[in-house]
Amino acid sequence: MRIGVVTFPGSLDDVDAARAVRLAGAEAVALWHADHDLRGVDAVVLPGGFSYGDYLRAGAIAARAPMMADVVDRARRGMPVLGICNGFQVLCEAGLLPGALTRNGHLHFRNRDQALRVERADTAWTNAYEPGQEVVVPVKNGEGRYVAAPADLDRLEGEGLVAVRYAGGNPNGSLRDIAGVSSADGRVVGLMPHPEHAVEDLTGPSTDGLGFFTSVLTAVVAA
Ligand SMILES: NC(=O)CC[C@H](N)C(=O)O
Repeated sequence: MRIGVVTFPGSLDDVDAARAVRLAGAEAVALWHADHDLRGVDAVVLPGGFSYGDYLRAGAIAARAPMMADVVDRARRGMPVLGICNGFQVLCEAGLLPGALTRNGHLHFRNRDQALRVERADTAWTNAYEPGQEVVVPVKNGEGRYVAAPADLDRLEGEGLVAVRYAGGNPNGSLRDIAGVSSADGRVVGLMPHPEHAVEDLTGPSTDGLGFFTSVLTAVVAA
């Protein structure tokens, strides 16, 4: 299994994402934002960070990188894509996921270990969990407040597209405590928390995040 990790100018967590991919038992393949070559990967992770310095809006410029044209095309044909934090912002800006990430309601950058509840456990990136399972992974962002029109929020809830929800407190004012959403087919998932920072006892608050990366191994095999 080969999982690509895209690096944009300003990406911060691409190396940790690659490490999480390897710990999950897959090969991590470095992908460059300016290329069009997906190098035969089976899935893609868009990592956290500050792509293009968050200018215009976080993820807005990265969403228009040459590599994203290929990621969007393959995602629309079923390739699993996980967007983590800045990667989630890129996915929303690229139109692969609904809604938008806006400035945290309190206008501060928030960095803490965060309890989450896995709401949908049948996506390509969450099937290693049980529905309703609670995990703890770091959250760290300045534009993490998830928003969408009320009708869209109702649709997300009604169609089970809220993948992960904040539990035990909302770090940024996200509407309905939404921490992550899924595409209708469950193949594209974006979340603001950082599971790649919770894959080893030595370096994280837990190993709860590893399941996001092991999940995709079964999703691709099953496809
Ligand atoms: N940790 C991150 O990926 C941060 C994402 C984005 N730069 C923000 O501050 O919201």
